Amino acid sequence: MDIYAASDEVLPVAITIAVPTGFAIAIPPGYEAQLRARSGLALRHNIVLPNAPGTIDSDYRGEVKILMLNLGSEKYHIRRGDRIAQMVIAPVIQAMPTAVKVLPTTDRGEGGFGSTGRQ
Ligand SMILES: O=c1ccn([C@H]2C[C@H](O)[C@@H](COP(=O)(O)OP(=O)(O)OP(=O)(O)O)O2)c(=O)[nH]1
Repeated sequence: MDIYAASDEVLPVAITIAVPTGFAIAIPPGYEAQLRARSGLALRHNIVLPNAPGTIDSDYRGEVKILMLNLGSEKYHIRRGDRIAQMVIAPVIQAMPTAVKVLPTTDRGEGGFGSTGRQ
């Protein structure tokens, strides 16, 4: 769902600003809200959410704020009512890791960071 700015804000270059949204939310236990950037802001204005996806915990009762970072070369003006992010409600799996001495083997093994698909 779309998230809107609750006030006018200026995003200086290369500084993260917490932009107010004017709302709080009570998310049921076992779920969280994830805040994501808008592709249009990223593509046209180099505005990103540095912590994306921002997490709204189910026990959080404060105002939801959108952390926004201007990676462009000029300050960017947000107007009250602008769509600045999008929010998704997602289930949270409570995992309980078990310590082992050896992991099960796989074809990949310890390869990562671009190790697959090479000619
Ligand atoms: O983009 C964000 C990220 C977080 N929050 C709020 C809701 C969230 O539940 C709370 C804490 O966020 P997070 O767990 O990511 O922060 P932390 O740095 O781990 O701090 P804390 O110790 O408060 O959990 O701050 C926002 O409003 N916007």
